Amino acid sequence: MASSVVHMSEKKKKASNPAPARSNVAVAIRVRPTNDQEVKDTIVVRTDPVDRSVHIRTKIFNNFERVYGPSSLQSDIYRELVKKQVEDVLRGYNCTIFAYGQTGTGKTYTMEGGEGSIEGDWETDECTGIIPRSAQHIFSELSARDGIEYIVRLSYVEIYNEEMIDLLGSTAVDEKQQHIRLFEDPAKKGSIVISGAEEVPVRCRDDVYRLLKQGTEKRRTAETLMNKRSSRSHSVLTISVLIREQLPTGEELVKQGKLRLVDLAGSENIGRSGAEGKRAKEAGNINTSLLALGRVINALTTNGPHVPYRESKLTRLLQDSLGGSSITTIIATLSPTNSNYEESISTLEYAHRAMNIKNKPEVNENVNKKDLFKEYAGQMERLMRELKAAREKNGVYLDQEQYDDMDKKMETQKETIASLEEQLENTLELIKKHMADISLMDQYYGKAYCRVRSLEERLALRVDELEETKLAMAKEQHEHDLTKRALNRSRLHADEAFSVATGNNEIGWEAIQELQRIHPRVDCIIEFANENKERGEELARSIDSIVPPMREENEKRMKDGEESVHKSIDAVESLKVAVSTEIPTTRTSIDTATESVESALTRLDAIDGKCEETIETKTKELIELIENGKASIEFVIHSALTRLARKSEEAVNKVEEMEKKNEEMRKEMETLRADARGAIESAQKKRRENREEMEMKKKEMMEMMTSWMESVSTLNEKIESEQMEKDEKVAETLQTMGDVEMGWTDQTDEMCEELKSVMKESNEKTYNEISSCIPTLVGMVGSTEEYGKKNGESIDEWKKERTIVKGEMMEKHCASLATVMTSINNLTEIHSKTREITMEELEKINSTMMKTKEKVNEDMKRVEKIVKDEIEKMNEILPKDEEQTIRVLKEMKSAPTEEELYGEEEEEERGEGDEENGERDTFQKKKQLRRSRFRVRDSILVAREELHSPNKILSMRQRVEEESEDTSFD
Ligand SMILES: Nc1ncnc2c1ncn2[C@@H]1O[C@H](COP(=O)(O)OP(=O)(O)OP(=O)(O)O)[C@@H](O)[C@H]1O
Repeated sequence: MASSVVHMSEKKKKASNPAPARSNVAVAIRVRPTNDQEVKDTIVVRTDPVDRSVHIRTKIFNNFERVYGPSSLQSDIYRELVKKQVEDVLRGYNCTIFAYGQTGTGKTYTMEGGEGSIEGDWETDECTGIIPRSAQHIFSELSARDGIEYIVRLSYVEIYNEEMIDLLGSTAVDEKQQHIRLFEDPAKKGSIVISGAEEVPVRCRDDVYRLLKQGTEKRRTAETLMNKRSSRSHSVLTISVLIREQLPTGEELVKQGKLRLVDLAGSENIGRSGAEGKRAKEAGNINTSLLALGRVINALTTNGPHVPYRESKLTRLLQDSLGGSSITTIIATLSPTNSNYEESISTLEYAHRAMNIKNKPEVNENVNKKDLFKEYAGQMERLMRELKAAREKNGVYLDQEQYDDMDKKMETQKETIASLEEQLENTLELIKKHMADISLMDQYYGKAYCRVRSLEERLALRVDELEETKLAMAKEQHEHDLTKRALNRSRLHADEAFSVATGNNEIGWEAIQELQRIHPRVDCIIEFANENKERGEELARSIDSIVPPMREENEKRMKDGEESVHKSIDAVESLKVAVSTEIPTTRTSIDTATESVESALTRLDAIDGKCEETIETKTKELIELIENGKASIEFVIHSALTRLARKSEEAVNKVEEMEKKNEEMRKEMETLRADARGAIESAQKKRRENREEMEMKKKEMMEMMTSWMESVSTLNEKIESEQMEKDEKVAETLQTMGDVEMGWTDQTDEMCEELKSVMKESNEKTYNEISSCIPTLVGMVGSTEEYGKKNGESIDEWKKERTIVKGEMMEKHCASLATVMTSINNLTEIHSKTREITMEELEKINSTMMKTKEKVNEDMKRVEKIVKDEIEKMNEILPKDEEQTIRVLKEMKSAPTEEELYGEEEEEERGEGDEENGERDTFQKKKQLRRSRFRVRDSILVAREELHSPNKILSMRQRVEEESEDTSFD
């Protein structure tokens, strides 16, 4: 195998090839297996290789070129996705394969392979990735072909923080010096050339591996939370293959293909990847370029008017691969787990959109010697024509087409310059306006800031005051609670004293009621005695009414029957005798009974009268005393309670007043706070908006400036390259003319020189036009700086003002602090005064209570004494009465019983006609009399017993004493 550098020009010819067919970008999905961190996570991604779809939770993405699950093999991916493209490269196509996906999903694994794997065989080794495999594949293919000459070159660059760095450049050289540029291949529109990166010729796969290793070591990686060795840059490895082969016709065919293998940095969520500081900036840049890539894909798939390739280095580099003449394959990598769901969805959406990008693959033209000579001859002919025309017209000949072209170009350039100038003016105007706005807003902001500061300070003051007032309130509340408790206690004592007095009253009432209960019994006794008396009188009257008719009847009988009279005279006489003896006895006994009853009654009356009198007077006295005591206690309690209620009301009122004040203060504070918050928020919002607007304007400006600069540099480049081309052409023509016709005249040289100078002139003119724009640009930059300076000055002024306002605020703050202190002192004074008054009142109440207690004690003693005296008096009276009563009762008892009095007579008289009824009546009356006697005796005994029991009064006194002891204050 022999490889040699091809020394021929690589000009290409389009006209000979048919229009290329459009083909979509091929998109494949690869899901990696779960890693150690995801063991417990749920698998949510499922692949269906037959259906070429990916199922993620409930969503389905389909129609992908290929779909690979976690168990997919590196060799399968290479065979199905890359092999054909490598073959296309060898046919002269440009092919791009890039891996896109969330960080840690296997992009590097897919592109480069597992660690230490690149040595294996590309068809069988399982770990080897796409890059080493394709290198090996290319060399094995090339070495297998006969009759060809080829050269393989390798370039390896990385895009890190929007800078391009050559990974194959010498490490001794400073990285900054290695920065390389991208520009469009003037020979092939849309094709981007990397300038400044080393293109190292490689002879075998081992060379590739060595360089790959060297580049990979240089590439920036870092540990993130999601990948221990995360790529922090996009890497682009370009393998260019140039093949020269001899056709059977004897013609020489030159083919040039490029394989671009791109390993993108991971699309990542900065928060989740744990990126901080430098890493966050890296992540920001990575995401910026990926976003730009997204925008390019969007514009390509929605037929947008402008495809923003220039937004980032990555998109500029991939310009030819996305929507250009390359054959492109995207491998989107995914994690299978639930925790990466959002990122997986985003990757799938990205991939799905990218599927619709249409490319126009173009083979880099095969060039043979014949065509080349034809081209040269054409060119020579044209130059000769130009020369001839120049000689004839004494000037430079340009054919109409060229002239029109140049004119058009000039026009467009002029237009571009005019529009750029206009844009610049507009931008300057805008900047001025914005600077004015900014300064105005700064003023507002300064004021708002001052106000916010003052409000904040006032708020802080109010908060302090509130805290202090709260403390004072708490103390007051505590005092108030203590007073309230003391008042409640005294109220309780007063209530107890009142209830004791009420109890005493009740006891007095009970005694009165007891006495009143005795009264009816005594009345009963009197009634019975009266009844007895009446019955005795009735008996006497009935005897009087019975005896005369009997006498009359006897006399009548004596008169009517002398015989029977005489017979009965003895009996009558004896009866008369008997009757006359019996009647007086009965009468005496009745009289005696009546007398004794009467005397008992009189005595009872006397006792009763006395009792009643004494009870009445004593009860009256007692009631009076109790009433007096009760009234005085009630009065004292009432007055104490009223005073206490008044004081507590006053205290409550004061507390309420303070609470009201506090509430008002609190409300004021709330409003102030809300005002302050609102002001702060609006100020912050304004500030944010200003800043954002500023940023946007700045960005816009910068972008405009950059695009302006870029267009200027492109213009420059274009003009330069055109000039170069023309120079080259002129030189070549001269050379060819020298070769062909040997000895051209000096005139021709002069003409050539003239041509050169004309071209130079036009070039200079264009240069001048461009450089005339530069002062405006410099002025713009200067004015921006000036505005910046002014802004700085106004900020300084504002700072000074802020310091002054701050001083004023401090003074105000001190003044309000002093006011608060005075109000606190006043409050403390009021509080101590209230406390003194309350204490005085309490002392007064205490002494009144003591006096009341003493008075109650005295009253109780007096009552007790009176009751005792009464008991003694009663005791004195009662034994006598009792004796008399017992005697009367004994007399009553000793009075003849029913049987004693009427037992015999009953037998005799019951059978005797008219007398029978009268005797029965007498018997009944006697019975009633006896019963009433017993009742009188019982009630007298009960009354005596009750009058003899002083325990109730004693217990009453004891209770009063005990309760009055409790009423004393602590
Ligand atoms: N298909 C796979 N089979 C086995 N292991 C894999 C597979 N894909 C990825 N891995 C492993 O997962 C880890 C992360 O992969 P890799 O570094 O390729 O991710 P990445 O997408 O390049 O991440 P970053 O964007 O952060 O550079 C590596 O240890 C790699 O070996």
